[in-house]
Amino acid sequence: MRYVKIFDNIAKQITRDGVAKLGEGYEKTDDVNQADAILVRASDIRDLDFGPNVRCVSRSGAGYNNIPIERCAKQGIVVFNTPGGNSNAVKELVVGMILVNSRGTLDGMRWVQSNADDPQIVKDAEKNKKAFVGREAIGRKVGVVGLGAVGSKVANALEALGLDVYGYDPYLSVEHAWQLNRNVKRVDSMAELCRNADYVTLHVPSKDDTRHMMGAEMISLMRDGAMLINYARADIVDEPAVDAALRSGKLGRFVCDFATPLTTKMPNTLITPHMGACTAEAEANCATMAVSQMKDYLEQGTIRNSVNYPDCDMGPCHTGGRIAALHANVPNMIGQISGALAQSNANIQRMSNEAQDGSAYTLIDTDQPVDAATMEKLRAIPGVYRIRQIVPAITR
Ligand SMILES: NC(=O)c1ccc[n+]([C@@H]2O[C@H](COP(=O)([O-])OP(=O)(O)OC[C@H]3O[C@@H](n4cnc5c(N)ncnc54)[C@H](O)[C@@H]3O)[C@@H](O)[C@H]2O)c1
Ligand SMILES: O=C(O)[C@H](O)COP(=O)(O)O
Repeated sequence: MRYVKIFDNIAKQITRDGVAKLGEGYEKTDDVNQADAILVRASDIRDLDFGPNVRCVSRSGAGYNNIPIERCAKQGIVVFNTPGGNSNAVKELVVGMILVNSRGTLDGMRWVQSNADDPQIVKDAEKNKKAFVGREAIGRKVGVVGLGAVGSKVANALEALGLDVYGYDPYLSVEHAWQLNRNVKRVDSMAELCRNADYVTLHVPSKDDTRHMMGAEMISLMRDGAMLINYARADIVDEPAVDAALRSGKLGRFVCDFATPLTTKMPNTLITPHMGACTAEAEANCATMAVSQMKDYLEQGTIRNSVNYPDCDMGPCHTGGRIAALHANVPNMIGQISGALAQSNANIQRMSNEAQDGSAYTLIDTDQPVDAATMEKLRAIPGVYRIRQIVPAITR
């Protein structure tokens, strides 16, 4: 039996409509020390003591700034996320927000609500509508920051609506480049993207080089009365700078998914409570991906969509043994691992080694199970964070 500690309402997804059920051989546990794996959504587990057994953490969602990925890497815990699983949900909300907020829609709706008891409402509505004149988005310049799963979809959708779309992403992946409409103009700097933009929408992860990337300097380049949209993470914007720009009229509207002590006090601001990914479809997609990645890792050693280890997939094991080693990305690890195996009873049949930044992963199929003494030798190699024998099937 394998045990899974589930944080957040991802639990609902796992039981609802049979979506992403954990399946046979798995049980939920409340005890992290008993858990082989953790499933998490928004809970902040940066300070969690992972205990001795946790082998992986699977985040149902895109952002992973609630998980200590570097500490996990060094403890031999693989962290997964579910890229793309909720990107359509965010795209639909962002595009909707841009269109709705370009018009006097919300003020108009508020007017109707506050005049609900007016017996002359039909006549007065016609008289008052001139106060809610908006603008059309077609032909206007929009800058999309980050052209990943969400940003590329937002850029394409806005292009299809007739906006003049610019994208900035110095680390654009080949996969997302293929998905981008060729009319989306790529620029090399944030300044170029922001200059004379009517809209800027943010779709980057929270990390050192993106934190506060949208501040006074970039806002000053945008067109007067422009709209800023943040459905990425709260700290991508410099909040005091956005507040000041809204108060001076430089920014006409701020739309964001993050209620903070300051955003809730900003004028001309529309805030949703971090609900970009809150659709039944996105929640099911992410839960399904999170569970299947977790199970493939526990059962076969396959790593797919990890954020702290490289991808590695040898499929199911067809030989007598499989071992998996998570280790530092330093010279001579393969030499030491294969050297220890050479002195053992087992013969290597197939092997894959992948490295990414400071972490590396070696998956080895052997003709027969590796004996316990050799496993201990492998475990003792400096730089090996964790090693396990997957085949024959481990009980935990
Ligand atoms: N509001 C929500 O509910 C919601 C939902 C999904 C994602 N998000 C947030 O949006 C972010 C993006 O999601 P995604 O699924 O598109 O992720 P993604 O990883 O597919 O895309 C992120 C993109 O940002 C780019 N990038 C990284 N650093 C950059 C920089 N300094 N400048 C410009 N581009 C940079 C990357 O190259 C990548 O293409 C997530 O990290 C998450 O924080 C929020
Ligand atoms: O990073 C994400 O995927 C989004 O911010 C959604 O987060 P959530 O799963 O906590 O709603």
